[in-house]
Amino acid sequence: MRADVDLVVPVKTLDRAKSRLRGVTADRPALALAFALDTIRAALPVVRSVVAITDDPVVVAELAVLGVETTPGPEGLNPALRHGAALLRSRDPRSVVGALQADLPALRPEELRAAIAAADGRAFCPDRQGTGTTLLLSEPGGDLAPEFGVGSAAAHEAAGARPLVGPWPTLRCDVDTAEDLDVAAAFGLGRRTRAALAPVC
Ligand SMILES: Nc1nc2c(ncn2[C@@H]2O[C@H](COP(=O)(O)OP(=O)(O)OP(=O)(O)O)[C@@H](O)[C@H]2O)c(=O)[nH]1
Ligand SMILES: C=C(OP(=O)(O)O)C(=O)O
Repeated sequence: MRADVDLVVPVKTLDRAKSRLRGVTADRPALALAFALDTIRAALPVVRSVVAITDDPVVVAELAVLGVETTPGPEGLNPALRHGAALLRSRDPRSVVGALQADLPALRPEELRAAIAAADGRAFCPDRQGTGTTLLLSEPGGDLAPEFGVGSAAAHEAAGARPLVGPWPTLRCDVDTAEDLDVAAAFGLGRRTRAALAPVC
């Protein structure tokens, strides 16, 4: 894929985020924040720009330290993504606009780079179970048209996006459950996630 890639990353308000990880840690909002920071840090060297859609002031402040743009968005994942995609499209009519989930704490930049390079037009990366979506890419100049949610892999494929399946397991490893976290840990978690999980001494 040759066009510049600009990414929208949705980050839910931390005290409501990652509800399925209740019990994994005493500070779930801190873990959700760490996931987002590790995901975005891995994406930054790969793409031209990242804009995070979030209403959370802690996320805004932490991303400002990394030099990452944030903007508030409407309630709900797909509305937030459409809002961010419209912003990016207004800046460049020919770019590839992508949506990257913010819960990929083992993501390696080289794997994201390889998946993006393999895309030829509208494409998506299924999660490791094959049912969800971790990355959605528009065709150059095209609409993002996100259909995230239960069964999003099938929805994106039915809407004409091609599945990106290749040697990028960390891109497929979104973390929704304690079991997902174990799988991500085996790949190697990002620094902020390791710190969030470490017991305080
Ligand atoms: N900006 C924004 N992001 C969202 C919203 N809902 C989900 N997200 C983000 O979308 C991505 C995928 O969401 P999920 O994997 O369902 O994460 P979650 O909603 O925090 O987790 P659960 O509470 O367990 O469903 C994550 O990056 C979330 O932060 C929303 O309403 N607004
Ligand atoms: C919203 C999605 O993710 P999750 O299953 O992680 O909530 C999705 O895969 O479309």
